[in-house]
Amino acid sequence: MLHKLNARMVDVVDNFALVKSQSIQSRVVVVGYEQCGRGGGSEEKKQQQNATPVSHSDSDSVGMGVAKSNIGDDIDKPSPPSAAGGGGGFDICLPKQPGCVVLKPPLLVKNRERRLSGNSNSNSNSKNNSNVSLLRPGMVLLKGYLAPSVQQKIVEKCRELGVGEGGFYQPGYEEGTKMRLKMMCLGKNWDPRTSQYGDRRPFDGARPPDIPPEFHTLVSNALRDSNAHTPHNPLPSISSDICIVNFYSQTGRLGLHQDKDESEDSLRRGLPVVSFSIGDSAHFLYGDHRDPDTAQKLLLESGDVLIFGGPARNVFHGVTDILPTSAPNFLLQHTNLRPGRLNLTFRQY
Ligand SMILES: O=C(O)CCC(=O)C(=O)O
Ligand SMILES: [Fe+2]
Repeated sequence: MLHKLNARMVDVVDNFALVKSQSIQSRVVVVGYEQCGRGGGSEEKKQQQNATPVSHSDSDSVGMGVAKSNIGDDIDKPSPPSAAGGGGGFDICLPKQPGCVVLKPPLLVKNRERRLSGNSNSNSNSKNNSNVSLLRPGMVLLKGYLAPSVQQKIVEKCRELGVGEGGFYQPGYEEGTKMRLKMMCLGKNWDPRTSQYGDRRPFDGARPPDIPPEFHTLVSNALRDSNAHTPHNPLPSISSDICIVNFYSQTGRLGLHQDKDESEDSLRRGLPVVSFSIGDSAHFLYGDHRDPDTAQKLLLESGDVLIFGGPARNVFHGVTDILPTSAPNFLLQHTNLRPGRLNLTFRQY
C-alpha cells in the first residue's frame, strides 16, 4: 500500500512552525449496513445486541486481542488474543528503511503544505476565526486547528503508547461483531462488550496508559478557542480523564452512535467531547437520529478539531469512509504514519 508520497523517504528538515492546539465519549452504531458503535447501556445497544451480526469482508473481520507490531499493510487481519498485560499493541507507523534517501522538500512544496494546513508562525493554539464553524448549537468545527508539528507529536506519542501495554487492539462486541478500527484507551478503559468504563481491560488485564499532559493542554486550548467564537453560548470546560484513540485503516469505519457511556452528571451537564483528526481524511456523519439518510456529512481532515457538547452532546455521529491517500505529505514524511486515520476523542467521565 502506498502513501501519496513515498512515506519511507524521511526528511530531516525543518520545523513547520506553529500553531498548536487540540477533544471524547461512548458509542453505538449504524452506517449503512453496519451495526456497531461505542456507547451503550442504552436502547441502541440493546437493539444492537439483538441484531444479527453482520459479516464483514475478510480484511475487516478480525479476532479480538492485541495485534502484533508491523503486521503488514493489511492491518485488519486477524490477530491472536494477547496474554495478560504485557506489550503487544499495534504500530500505527511503518518501519523506516535504514539508509534510505533523505529528501528535503522544495520550498514551494513546504509553503503549499503550510497553506493547506492553515499553518501560521504563532505558538498559540488559536487561529483566526474564519476557520471556526458552528455546525449546530453546541457543535463546533475548528478547521486545520492542529499545527503540523503538533500533529506529528500526537502521532509519535500515540505510536509509542500504542505498541506498549494497553496499546492498540482490535475491539469486538459482545455478540461477536468486530469494530472496523484499532483502538487504544487512555486514562480509563472503555469496554465495547459492556459499554462501560473501567480501570483495566478485561481481556488482558492491562491498565490504559495515562493521558499525556500535553494532550490536556491541547484540549483546553481548543475549548477556549471554540468558546471565543460562541461567547454567548460557551461550552463547559472539561478535565478529560478518558481519551479513546482510534486508528482506521483505509477500509475503516464507525457506525452512527451516541457517546453516552460517560457519567450521568457529565452527560447532563453537556460536557463536550473533543475530537482530533490526523492522517487521511474521513467522511463524518452527524444528526439527530441513527439514520444515515437524514444525517449531515462533513469532511474531517488532518488537523481538524471537532467539538460537541451542550445541546449537541447526544448527537448521533459516525465515520462512513476514509479517503485513501489524503493525508498531508508533511505528516507522512515525518512520521511514516500508515495509510489511514488517527482519531482521538477526549471526554470527562
Ligand atoms: O473517528 C471519529 O471521528 C469519531 C470517533 C468516535 O465517534 C468515537 O470514538 O466515539
Ligand atoms: Fe463517538
